[in-house]
Amino acid sequence: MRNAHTVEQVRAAEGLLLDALPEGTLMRRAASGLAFAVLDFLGGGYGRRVLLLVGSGDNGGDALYAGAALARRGAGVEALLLGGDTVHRRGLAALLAEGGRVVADVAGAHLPDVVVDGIVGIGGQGGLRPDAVAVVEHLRGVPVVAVDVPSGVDVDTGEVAGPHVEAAVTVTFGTHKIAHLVDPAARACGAVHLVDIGLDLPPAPVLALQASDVAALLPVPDAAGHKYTRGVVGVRAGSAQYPGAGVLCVSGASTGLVGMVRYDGGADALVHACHPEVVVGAGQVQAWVVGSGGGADAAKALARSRADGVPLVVDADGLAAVDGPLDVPALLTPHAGELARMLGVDRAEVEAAPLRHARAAAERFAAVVLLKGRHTLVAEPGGRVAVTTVAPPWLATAGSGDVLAGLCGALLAAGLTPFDAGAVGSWLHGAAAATAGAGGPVTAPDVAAAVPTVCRALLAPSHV
Ligand SMILES: NC(=O)C1=CN([C@@H]2O[C@H](COP(=O)(O)OP(=O)(O)OC[C@H]3O[C@@H](n4cnc5c(N)ncnc54)[C@H](O)[C@@H]3O)[C@@H](O)[C@H]2O)[C@@H](O)CC1
Ligand SMILES: Nc1ncnc2c1ncn2[C@@H]1O[C@H](COP(=O)(O)OP(=O)(O)O)[C@@H](O)[C@H]1O
Ligand SMILES: [K+]
Repeated sequence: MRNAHTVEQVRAAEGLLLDALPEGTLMRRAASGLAFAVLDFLGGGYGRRVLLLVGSGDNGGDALYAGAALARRGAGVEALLLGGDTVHRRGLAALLAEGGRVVADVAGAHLPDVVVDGIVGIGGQGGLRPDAVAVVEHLRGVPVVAVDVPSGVDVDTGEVAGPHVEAAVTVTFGTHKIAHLVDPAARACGAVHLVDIGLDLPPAPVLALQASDVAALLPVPDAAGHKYTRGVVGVRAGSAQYPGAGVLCVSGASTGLVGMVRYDGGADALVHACHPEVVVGAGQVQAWVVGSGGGADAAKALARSRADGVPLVVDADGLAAVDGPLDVPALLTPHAGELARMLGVDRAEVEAAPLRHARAAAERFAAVVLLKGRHTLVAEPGGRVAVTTVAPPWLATAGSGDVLAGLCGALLAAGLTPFDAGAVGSWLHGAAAATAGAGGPVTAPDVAAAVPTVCRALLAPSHV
């Protein structure tokens, strides 16, 4: 599991350790991990030119101590102090003692091989200030290693108010922060490298499943089970107008993770032709998937499915009929445009603050909300959020959302909670796209077809 904690949680954990350890221990651990990451990024130290951007707090202190270590390895290290008269004094002394030097500005200077962004970390308030914006602008094109977080992003929300650092690598300490997982800030982090500094942390409010977590949650048939004990998922998706959505939703449901798929939508001839294993017609199910390509019939399909009292996945056209809490466990699967309509805001507002809006919708509709995107969010009432980070951008292709809805429905029918079904479903969906595309394009049917391959790899002994 990749855990992302809030600034408050990190500060509390750091506070306990700071009391127990000699002064400066944590910062030395952080700075040495940072220095190694920079050396790794540069492929060595000797002869490399490093520019430190140093703010007034401990984030700047980390940069200065790391700069000292890099200077000791033969790098030419310069520091631009952006915190006015305030700087981490001991860090600066350490840098100067190793032959590093302070520069007054960067205009006219040769561009360095790497910039180390120590402007602000978890203590940052508001966006980058104008002096820092000008420097960052001037250095655009030089790769940046960010200390803890790229300066200028909001650490606890993943929101980005204005200009900010765009890093190639972010080196963080103790635990991931929410900005490392949640867009748009996560896009500015580059590769995130975690340095252990020995923090003891409480449960995280935001997390990202890793392969072993998904493997542990996969529904595996009981040796003595039969198809009904594995679960039956029903699909009410697709219509005369959008028959393909019904086929694709069924293809996600019919990846072998449940014992049976029923189809009760408006595209039964095509669904049956494409999926002869599917039973056509209403009947008993453990979960319904409603709405993908459902057109005008989606509202009726939602009402019928709710009446069955089983857990639901509600997608696409079905979402338009959700106007308040549903009386059954539910997983709602909007993209940003659909969530914006549900909440009565603009799409751009959702895209700028996906975490805030997914959490707000989870409270308002008393359901788990899976907000699709580059980093898909799965938010449950109460605030816990899973982020799926494995999907390649090729997955943004028509119909792949229909496959996801069917896949999540199968996991619900197999007995997973709506939260786990959303987190596991979107992980499998992203991994299937990566597997099927192997670095190249995919279509929605390719994604569904690759789900069993992904499951097989997860269940292989090396993963257990
Ligand atoms: N507390 C600890 O034990 C550890 C902290 N570490 C480092 O310390 C950082 C946190 O240090 P601080 O609490 O000093 O906070 P920061 O260094 O992140 O920032 C706070 C300082 O920046 C100024 N500031 C706030 N917003 C600003 C903005 N928008 N533009 C410019 N300046 C701004 C503040 O006036 C304050 O002086 C972490 O991100 C991490 O890099 C690490 O050394 C690991 C251990
Ligand atoms: N940039 C991206 N990187 C990775 N995955 C993406 C990206 N953009 C969208 N996706 C994924 O592609 C899928 C698109 O679903 P959706 O918008 O519902 O499409 P459709 O309605 O055509 O089925 C979602 O699973 C979403 O998370
Ligand atoms: K930083």
